[in-house]
Amino acid sequence: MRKKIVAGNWKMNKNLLETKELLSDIKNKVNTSLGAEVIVSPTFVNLQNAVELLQDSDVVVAAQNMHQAESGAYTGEISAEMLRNIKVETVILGHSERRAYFSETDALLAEKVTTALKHEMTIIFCFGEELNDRKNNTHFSVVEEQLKEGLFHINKDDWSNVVLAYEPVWAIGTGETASPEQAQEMHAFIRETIKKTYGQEIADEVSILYGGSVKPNNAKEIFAKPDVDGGLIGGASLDAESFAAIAASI
Ligand SMILES: O=C[C@H](O)COP(=O)(O)O
Repeated sequence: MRKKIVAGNWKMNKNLLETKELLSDIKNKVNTSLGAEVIVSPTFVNLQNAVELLQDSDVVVAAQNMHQAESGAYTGEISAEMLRNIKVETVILGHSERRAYFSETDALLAEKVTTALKHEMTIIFCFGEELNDRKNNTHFSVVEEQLKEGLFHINKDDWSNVVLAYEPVWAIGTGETASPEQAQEMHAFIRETIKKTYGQEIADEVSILYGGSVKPNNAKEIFAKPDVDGGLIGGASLDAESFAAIAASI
């Protein structure tokens, strides 16, 4: 079901004490009754603490990644079953930092998507073009390929467990945001691409988040666009007041 979502991707930030402090601040400051689902995504080692600290709140806890295999000799990795076991039922897949620094390909992401769905997890599937793609005017085809290769093997029914996050790489952590018009243009294209393969209803029902330097001073304008259903927030999600202000902009 299409819904408004504000998700914080904490990346490799916040130790245990800082995680507890930030979660407590978020519980106090972020209003979860304003119409947006609120998601936080601390590091793996702090997920269980986050689940426990947030058990009496509506804030959802997500993992930032998972391995595609069920279990086995994959030193340093975390499985879907392990996440489910600690009551983490949402996972971010395909973030551009995973693609760039950990060589995650569309084919690998397709496997992760399959495994996550098998474990009935909700996926926040990230994708987006690089600056050169936009300069060369290939951003639409790049985004289309990422979507099709990583995600379009799923069934119609699976879409109820998928949230999309369009994150132009050139806007991540740079302070440079896609204009609301650029975000809307791409989100509409994404919906149209989904419609061509899966039909109007699924295209209309999927939530599409925008990510890339969303801050309290620009969130409202971006979220006001009809095909933007919220945001995946990096830097600004590490401060409860900023995150609360962004959540209130929905
Ligand atoms: O996952 C979040 C995105 O990478 C956006 O990060 P940012 O808000 O720091 O630009």
